[in-house]
Amino acid sequence: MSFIRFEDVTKVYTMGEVEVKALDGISFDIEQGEFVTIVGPSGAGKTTVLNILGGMDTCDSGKVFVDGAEISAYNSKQRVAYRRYDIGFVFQFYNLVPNLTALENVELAAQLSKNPLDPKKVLEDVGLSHRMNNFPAQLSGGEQQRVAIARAIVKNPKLLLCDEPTGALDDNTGRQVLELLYNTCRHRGTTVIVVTHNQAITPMADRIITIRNGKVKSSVKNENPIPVERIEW
Ligand SMILES: Nc1ncnc2c1ncn2[C@@H]1O[C@H](COP(=O)(O)OP(=O)(O)OP(=O)(O)O)[C@@H](O)[C@H]1O
Repeated sequence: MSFIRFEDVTKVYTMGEVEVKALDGISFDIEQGEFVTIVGPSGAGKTTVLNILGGMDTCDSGKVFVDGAEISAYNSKQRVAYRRYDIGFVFQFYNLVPNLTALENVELAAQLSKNPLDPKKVLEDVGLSHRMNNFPAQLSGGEQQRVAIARAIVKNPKLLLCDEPTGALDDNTGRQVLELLYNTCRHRGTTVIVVTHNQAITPMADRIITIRNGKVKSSVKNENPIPVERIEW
């Protein structure tokens, strides 16, 4: 069995009388340690896939397996533990706690983890040793995103889930953030999944999953990923 498996997963959102089929029978496999991009147009279902994978949402039918466990069979208490201990999240708009310093933001995540890394060391690893005592508002967008990545990495998660992590950043800063995510994957062996509508990012991935209208259009293994510095968008 693959490290991650989606088996014919469906999800319908109901808003009043209107039903939106966000996922219409999604199946794919991801191997441990892969750097994966999930791409597709707006509304395709990318965030829904990520939310189900991260235990933030549940599916209506189908099965989801992560590291040998069927997470789609978890009750809400199990999902909370899974989310807390096994998953690191990185969002488009960082979601840092504004009245805590960079270091305190990372320490807070470490305190909630079972097997955390050293917060200072992780902030050094993301190139922020000189910014540890700054508050989020005193940091650039790229720096805030690096704090957010440090906060996700410090948990030592099985899976790093990133929703449009470069969406709010300029090209160069975006490239640095992608490089950091890529190095986390390669050096720590963490499975990293990046959701994006930006096709340009896909050549750096080991696997490219394309979603359209709630269905998997293709899932392709890329044998020759291109280094981040050669990516242009
Ligand atoms: N909480 C919700 N309630 C109702 N409909 C929702 C909800 N979340 C998502 N949807 C709908 O489900 C579909 C898939 O949404 P999703 O956010 O997964 O797409 P996406 O591919 O991530 O899009 P984007 O790139 O714009 O973020 C869309 O039609 C969206 O409007």
